[in-house]
Amino acid sequence: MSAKPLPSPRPGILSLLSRGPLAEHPQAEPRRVCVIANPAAGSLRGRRLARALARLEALGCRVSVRATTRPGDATRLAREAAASGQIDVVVAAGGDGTINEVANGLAGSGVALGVIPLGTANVLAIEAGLPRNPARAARVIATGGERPLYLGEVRTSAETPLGGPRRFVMMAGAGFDAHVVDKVDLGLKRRTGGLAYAWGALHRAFTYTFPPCHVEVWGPDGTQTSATAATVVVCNGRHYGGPFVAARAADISRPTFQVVLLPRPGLLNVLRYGLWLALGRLERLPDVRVIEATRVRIGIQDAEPLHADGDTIAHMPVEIVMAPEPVRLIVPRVTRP
Ligand SMILES: Nc1ncnc2c1ncn2[C@@H]1O[C@H](COP(=O)(O)OP(=O)(O)OP(=O)(O)O)[C@@H](O)[C@H]1O
Repeated sequence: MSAKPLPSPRPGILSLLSRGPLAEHPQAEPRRVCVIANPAAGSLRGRRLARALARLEALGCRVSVRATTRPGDATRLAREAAASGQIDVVVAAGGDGTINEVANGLAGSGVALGVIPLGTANVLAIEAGLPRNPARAARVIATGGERPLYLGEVRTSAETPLGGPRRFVMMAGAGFDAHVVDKVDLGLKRRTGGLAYAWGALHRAFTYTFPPCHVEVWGPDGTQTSATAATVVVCNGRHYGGPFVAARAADISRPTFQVVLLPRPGLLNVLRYGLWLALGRLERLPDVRVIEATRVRIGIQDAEPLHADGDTIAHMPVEIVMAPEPVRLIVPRVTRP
């Protein structure tokens, strides 16, 4: 998680969030839902959140709301909600960073995870086919089915800011990728969304030379592969940075990763990889390797960052494995003909 302060939340949202538990509706076995809202998330607006909360209540859910006050808060709030024994679904209202923190708080609890996508990129929402419209997202939370969401688990020699191993939902990245995330201008991200990353990538490609990542990858059958790369992305899901598909074979409901290795550094290669990613053809480039894995070890120079779901969460060296138990992700029900 980035230690950098984010721009202040917009006024008005906190007053909406601080009103505590909402009115309860007596219904047969209503879902008991705790919504954890990040007022600093990219597209969280009081109006949009209020629409989702009203729809949850209208659908008979018993809803309570908690607002985060700083990075890391969503993990604590999710852990408390799960431990209370009074909650069936904890909902992350925010972007992928908020989902990451909530999923970290829920891991191993058996309490389900819901999502109201109110972030900038909303990669998990795209991956799992969750509606971006807040009222429709609320309907999924109230009436949806579920699928397993396996989490990656990052092990380092140092304590992570949240204590214990830190888990990730969609991806973890090292090398060039992690530097871009680490140095992204959060004010620019608030104003321009994903363009802040594109700008950051160009800027970093011009101005910095990176030490290569030394990677060891263990496949599901125990096969070990060693490689060196400028960028390593450990994909738990298919999508990367929004709607772009980085690893077609990745599946959040399977306990394996697809490790994408981009070997070459430099501006021209950043442009080449970026273009092919945008075209959905990154894996077709002859120098790009994609390896299925259950365990990954990455070493660069000490203190090089690792990002997970868009926030810097640890520094090298790291080992990445699958967390033992999946989280129960609430998703739209599949209607069969
Ligand atoms: N009250 C708060 N004030 C400042 N930062 C917060 C607060 N609560 C959470 N955060 C941090 O805000 C960061 C960004 O949140 P999040 O990722 O949900 O939104 P986003 O960046 O707009 O969306 P996405 O990741 O989908 O692009 C997270 O790293 C989280 O730790």
